[in-house]
Amino acid sequence: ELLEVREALVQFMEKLSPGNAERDQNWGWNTSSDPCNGKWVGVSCDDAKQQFVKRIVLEGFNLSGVLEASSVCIANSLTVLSLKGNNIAGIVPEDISNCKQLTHLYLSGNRFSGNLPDSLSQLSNLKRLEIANNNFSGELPDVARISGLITFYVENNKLSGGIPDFDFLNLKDFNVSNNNFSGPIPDVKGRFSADSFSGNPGLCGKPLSNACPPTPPPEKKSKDSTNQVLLYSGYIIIGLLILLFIALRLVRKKKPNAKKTDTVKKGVAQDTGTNKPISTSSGLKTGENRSEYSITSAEGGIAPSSLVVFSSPALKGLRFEELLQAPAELLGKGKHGSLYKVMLDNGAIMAVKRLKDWGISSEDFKRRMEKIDQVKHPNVLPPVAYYCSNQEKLLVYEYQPNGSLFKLLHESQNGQSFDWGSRLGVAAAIAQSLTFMHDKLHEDGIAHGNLKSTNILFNKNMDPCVSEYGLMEIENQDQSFLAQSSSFKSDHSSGKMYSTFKVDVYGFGVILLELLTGKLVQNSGFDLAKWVHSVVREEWTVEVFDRALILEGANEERMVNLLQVALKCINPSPNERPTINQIAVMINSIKEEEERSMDSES
Ligand SMILES: Nc1ncnc2c1ncn2[C@@H]1O[C@H](COP(=O)(O)OP(=O)(O)OP(=O)(O)O)[C@@H](O)[C@H]1O
Repeated sequence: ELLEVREALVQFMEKLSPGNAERDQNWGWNTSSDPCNGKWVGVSCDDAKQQFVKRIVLEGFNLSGVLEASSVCIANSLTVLSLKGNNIAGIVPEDISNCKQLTHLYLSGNRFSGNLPDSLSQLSNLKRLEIANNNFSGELPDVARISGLITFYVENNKLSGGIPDFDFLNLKDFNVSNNNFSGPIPDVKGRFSADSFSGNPGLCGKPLSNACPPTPPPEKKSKDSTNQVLLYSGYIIIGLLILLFIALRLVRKKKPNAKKTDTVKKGVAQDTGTNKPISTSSGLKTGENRSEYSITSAEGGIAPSSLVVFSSPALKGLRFEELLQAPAELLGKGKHGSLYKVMLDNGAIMAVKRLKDWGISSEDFKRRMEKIDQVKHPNVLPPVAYYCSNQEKLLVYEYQPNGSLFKLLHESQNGQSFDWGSRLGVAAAIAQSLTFMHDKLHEDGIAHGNLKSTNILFNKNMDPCVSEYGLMEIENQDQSFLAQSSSFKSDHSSGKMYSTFKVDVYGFGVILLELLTGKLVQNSGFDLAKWVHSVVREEWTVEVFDRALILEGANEERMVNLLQVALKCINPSPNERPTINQIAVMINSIKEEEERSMDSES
């Protein structure tokens, strides 16, 4: 390190532990030696060149001075500062924000007091903040804006004010108990229990047992009259809404009839129907729609024409118009279109994807669908029907009631357990099914194209199924991770096809990261792949894993092995990524090892 840094660190230590003779003799902190020579107690440096101070860990050293942030932050590569279990008093100075690279700040178990500095929220790389068991008071700075935060331990202080609306889905450890916090607790998404909040008399709402008062208490003097004003204005608003609703219905009823007859003609004229037409437009009811919430009414005018039904007993004899008019519920509006849950007359429930902006010709689309229909794997959800005209492309799948992998990982209530063995099983099953699909559809160049955890659905046996296979040609999808690769663009014929499959490999790698970390992929500027890279580079590898997996005692070596596979998949250069086949082999061997160790244990 530079002399300037050495001097600053020595100064920091002098303030932390003033006039300590033992320190001067034995701790090695002096300007005449380099902090990276291994002799400075508690200091470690970058692994590559041993040039820059990365970590200062002085836990339980009975340090009784103060924290001089302005000097320690001169070591501007510092990522870890741990001063746990000492006797340090005074405040945490605003200058702490100069430690820009800080990922871990551990100050628990000292005598710190005063307000937390506002500048704390500028430590945007912070992952773990532990300042429990001190005398901190005042309100929290805007720490909720630190998007990569995993740990927030501030229990046993005198902090007050409200609890900020953290990104609770990404936090793994959270404790604000035994402070003076007050007001309603934000939605913790079922991630944390009452223990994390207890001992704050002013807090209310879930997960604590005391509910918050229903409305903010009105001013005392005019309590009754304000209540009445509120009540009457409520009646007036409801009345107005009802009137508006009736007016809208009247207007709507008139429109569809005129529009329908118009589109029927167009549809018949345009659709030459090389495939088996299920019905012609003659069956169309020109009367009222059966449901106000059909696909048609949800998004307006689709030209009725032929619907191609693959082998599905549930859909036998279904006409396109019936599909359009059945009660439908909008499940999601993705980048590539909208998805509806549709309840048919015969009781079957379908998921209908209405594709958006896909510049593929009708012939190509049909050919593609026929090809996909010919390849069947138990872990790939087959389309059961499709509709295609020049204006519209619809795909019909059976509705899967058990939710997606995304839901299971990020939205499951009360920590529904998803253990390591099951995660490994899901990873292996998906890799296996993709290997099969890639192999069978390689010649046609049809990859999945949009692989992500919302497209992995659990069927009624809770087996994972890849859905929406082949719905996206690569050109049409988000190219952010393709852009990095020049080879993708330059090599146009076979190279393009090759890369198309490598895009699935990338998507699969991100799914592996989600399984391992339990974190969201993209979350207000937070990028999972980038984050994992940064943590792994810092050799804090264990920190990336989902805490539920660590608590469960999942085998660390095998988790690291799976992480290595994931990192291979998300290599920025498509050519460096393994094929899905190679990945399936790697995952299977991890899974077999896991099973062997389970067997020997039992
Ligand atoms: N066949 C199905 N059965 C049940 N749920 C489904 C089915 N297909 C998709 N879903 C769920 O419906 C929601 C919306 O799906 P949609 O495909 O519109 O979203 P997306 O995958 O995030 O977006 P996109 O595929 O357009 O990028 C997702 O949560 C998805 O998991």
